[in-house]
Amino acid sequence: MAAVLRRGFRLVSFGSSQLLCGGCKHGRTSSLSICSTSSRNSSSSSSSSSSHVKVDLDGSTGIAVVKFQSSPVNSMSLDFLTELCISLEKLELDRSCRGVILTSALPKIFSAGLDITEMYGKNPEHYAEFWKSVQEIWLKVYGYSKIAIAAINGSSPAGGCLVSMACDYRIMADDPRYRIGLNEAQLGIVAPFWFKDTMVNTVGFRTTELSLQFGLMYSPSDALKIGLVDQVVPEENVLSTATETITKWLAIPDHAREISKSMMRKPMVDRLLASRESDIKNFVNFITKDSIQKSLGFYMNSLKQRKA
Ligand SMILES: CCC/C=C/C(=O)SCCNC(=O)CCNC(=O)[C@H](O)C(C)(C)COP(=O)([O-])OP(=O)([O-])OC[C@H]1O[C@@H](n2cnc3c(N)ncnc32)[C@H](O)[C@@H]1OP(=O)([O-])[O-]
Repeated sequence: MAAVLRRGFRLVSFGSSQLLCGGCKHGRTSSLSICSTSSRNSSSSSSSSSSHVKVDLDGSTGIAVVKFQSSPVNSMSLDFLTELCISLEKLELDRSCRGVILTSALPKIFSAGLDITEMYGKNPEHYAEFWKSVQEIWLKVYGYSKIAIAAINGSSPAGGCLVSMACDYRIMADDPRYRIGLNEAQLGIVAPFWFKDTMVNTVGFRTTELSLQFGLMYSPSDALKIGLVDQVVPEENVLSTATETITKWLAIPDHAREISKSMMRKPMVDRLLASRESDIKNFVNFITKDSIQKSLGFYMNSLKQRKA
């Protein structure tokens, strides 16, 4: 929907030739090899895989399952974000796809959030490029013209929670070891306004205020209580429940659902679009501070020590 939103409410269909000049503009497309394992047309199913993302589109239902497969924890590196954005954009342009389910191919982890190594010990140009790709994935998922359901089959901190919240509906696996939330404060970093607004729009102001200040992470049952996820089901049923759920959404005429979604989400999309450059500058200024770099270094060490 980012494309639709940027053009107001005009509903347009695109040719695939526009793919690389569409929403994913951070200029890294040429370095990627996304290999299609079968050709795609409106009636057949297809599968494609890149190093971080696998896509299975069922042409008979119009449902695409997009699986994160970036070992060990699906952390969102620049390459991961770029591949995910391109995959989603391709599906958005594909008339045989009507909805996507985002899930993980790895056990126990939906996504560990942004790849901390992309924000640590690099130069300002790199941070700017990385942040642009984070903006891009949010714009793509939050403004997606098709239905997007998160099938959260593992922990989902920070950026993983953001991508889940940007979907239309969230189903989480009922495992008390899993956690979801915006835990940035725990790392000594601050979620930007569009992370905050996405959470406010999902769970309300007061819960967001507490969540952000404490960097709270919620168990699936607590996430359900505050409305951070919409359903909690046994892990083995997460994908089937997501498929049943998306089928209900598919019963609504596409144009009515899409315009309704746009009506709700366009103001937030526009707000980031209008301030992308200043948001990147803020991020770079913030992340290059010695104190912030120290916090991130400390946090990364603590992750490694916890493992050892
Ligand atoms: C303004 C900015 C906004 C920021 C937004 C964000 O998203 S900030 C992000 C906020 N995200 C978080 O705070 C999540 C931090 N992560 C965790 O809490 C846990 O890793 C887990 C629960 C995701 C998985 O637990 P588990 O026991 O299954 O796995 P494990 O713990 O053993 O890790 C395996 C390996 O992966 C490594 N690695 C892990 N995460 C990241 C990462 N994000 N990045 C890079 N690397 C990461 C970890 O160091 C280890 O490396 P090693 O030693 O093999 O070289």
